[in-house]
Amino acid sequence: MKDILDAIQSPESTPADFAALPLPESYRAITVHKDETEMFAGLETRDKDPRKSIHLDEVPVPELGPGEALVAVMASSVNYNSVWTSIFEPLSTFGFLERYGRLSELTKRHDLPYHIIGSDLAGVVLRTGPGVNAWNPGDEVVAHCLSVELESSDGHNDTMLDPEQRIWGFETNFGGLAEIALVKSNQLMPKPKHLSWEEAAAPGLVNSTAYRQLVSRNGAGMKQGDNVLIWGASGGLGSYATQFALAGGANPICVVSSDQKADICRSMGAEAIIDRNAEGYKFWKDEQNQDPREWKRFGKRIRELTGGEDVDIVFEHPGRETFGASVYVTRKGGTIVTCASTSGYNHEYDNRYLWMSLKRIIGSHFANYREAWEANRLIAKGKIHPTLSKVYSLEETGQAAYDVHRNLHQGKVGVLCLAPEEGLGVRDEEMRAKHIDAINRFRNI
Ligand SMILES: C/C=C/C(=O)SCCNC(=O)CCNC(=O)[C@H](O)C(C)(C)COP(=O)(O)OP(=O)(O)OC[C@H]1O[C@@H](n2cnc3c(N)ncnc32)[C@H](O)[C@@H]1OP(=O)(O)O
Ligand SMILES: NC(=O)C1=CN([C@@H]2O[C@H](COP(=O)(O)OP(=O)(O)OC[C@H]3O[C@@H](n4cnc5c(N)ncnc54)[C@H](OP(=O)(O)O)[C@@H]3O)[C@@H](O)[C@H]2O)C=CC1
Repeated sequence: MKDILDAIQSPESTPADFAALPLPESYRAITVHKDETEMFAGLETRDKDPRKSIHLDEVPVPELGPGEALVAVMASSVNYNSVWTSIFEPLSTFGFLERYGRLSELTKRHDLPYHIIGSDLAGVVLRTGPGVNAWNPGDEVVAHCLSVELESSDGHNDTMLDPEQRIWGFETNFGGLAEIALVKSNQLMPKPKHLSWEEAAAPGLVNSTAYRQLVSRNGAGMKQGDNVLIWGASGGLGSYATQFALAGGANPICVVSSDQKADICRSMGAEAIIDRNAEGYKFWKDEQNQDPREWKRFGKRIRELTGGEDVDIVFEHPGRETFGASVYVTRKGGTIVTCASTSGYNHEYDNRYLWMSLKRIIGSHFANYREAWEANRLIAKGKIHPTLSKVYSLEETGQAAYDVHRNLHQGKVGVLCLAPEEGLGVRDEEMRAKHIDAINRFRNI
């Protein structure tokens, strides 16, 4: 592994040098264990502690198949899907690996008693499998997390519709929270040159998801002037949704839960901000019943902030706790676009407000290669910036996932894998200097 790191850090290394590097037999990886899937049985979701289920193991390097690449991972980031894996909710991800393993001889590799998690990476290609022409050893890359087989016609308009569509490092093995990762070569994208490894690894999953959900025609298709209600506006998804809204000439109405988070949204350029904690919204009277008066109070607050207008788009992901309010406050003909249900997946809303006001609910999930590419291109051009706050070592990944699970973090949390320290990997200092304040906006808060 030392030779690999030396090659990555030497400006003299050539593609041939990388191709000639021997692969190690094993590497360090963040895992959860199949024989521990019941360890949190009977506990409340919030009491399930990722620090107990997440391990750092030495694992063998997987065999490289056609269309695939092995990547030396310099840095990764924590996504909420790794939190779900680590608390074995809503399902154990070993079920996904078993199902994938049944597909073919090659996919059997994924069905193991350990799951290497992580759905983001920035690093360097070490080896490519047969049939890979677009990428070579030595290429500095980021990887998006869409894994597709594309053997069915269903996925050929929009790869997210492939029946064998999976999220790498969640529904497949050999993820990014590790020193080496196995990806399909059509997950690879150029690493933005003005960013360090950990900055480049931070946006991937959430930036691509927010792009499809809010901007793409496959999502809400946001346009100039739209009022966009963004839940968790300084969180993983929300910090990119807020930037897309501002960069696209829309008006974000940012919902957050503290003064500090409100300040972060202001520093991104948002003006309309609702502190859900300070304003004390209680959309649920009890476990079963919502309080429409609270929906109305929330809607009035939005109208105060917009000069009397309702929202064209709601960027939804909290789910059960907020969905009734989200449907209510959307304007006639508006769109609620949802990609998650953090607080519960059985949503309830008053359907009269949907059909009588001709609103639409759109389901959105990650992004196809093109959407992920467009989202990454905006990062590479300095139009959208990483929202990296804190960076942990690989050993500390359990703590990093705990922070995200307990909503103690801001924006994105990074993890150094092979990178020995923060700040390495920048190839375009001039461009970096232009955007340095925006790049550092979320750091150490
Ligand atoms: C990028 C980051 C993203 C995120 O962070 S997202 C957040 C994290 N993700 C999640 O929380 C999602 C976790 N996944 C799940 O909870 C489950 O994954 C799903 C609920 C999405 C699906 O569950 P399943 O058990 O895989 O699907 P089924 O459809 O309930 O059961 C499969 C069996 O049901 C059959 N079936 C499907 N549709 C129908 C139908 N319309 N009528 C009759 N049968 C149906 C299938 O064929 C199959 O059958 P057979 O088991 O025999 O293969
Ligand atoms: N389908 C897909 O492709 C994707 C789905 N996801 C899913 O989206 C969800 C959010 O992910 P991500 O943004 O990375 O997570 P983060 O935890 O980084 O951000 C979510 C933010 O939502 C807000 N929030 C959390 N719970 C509630 C609640 N009950 N009511 C209102 N606001 C709440 C919090 O902000 P505050 O406290 O400031 O209000 C929090 O910071 C997860 O469930 C994740 O699995 C994520 C990426 C892709």
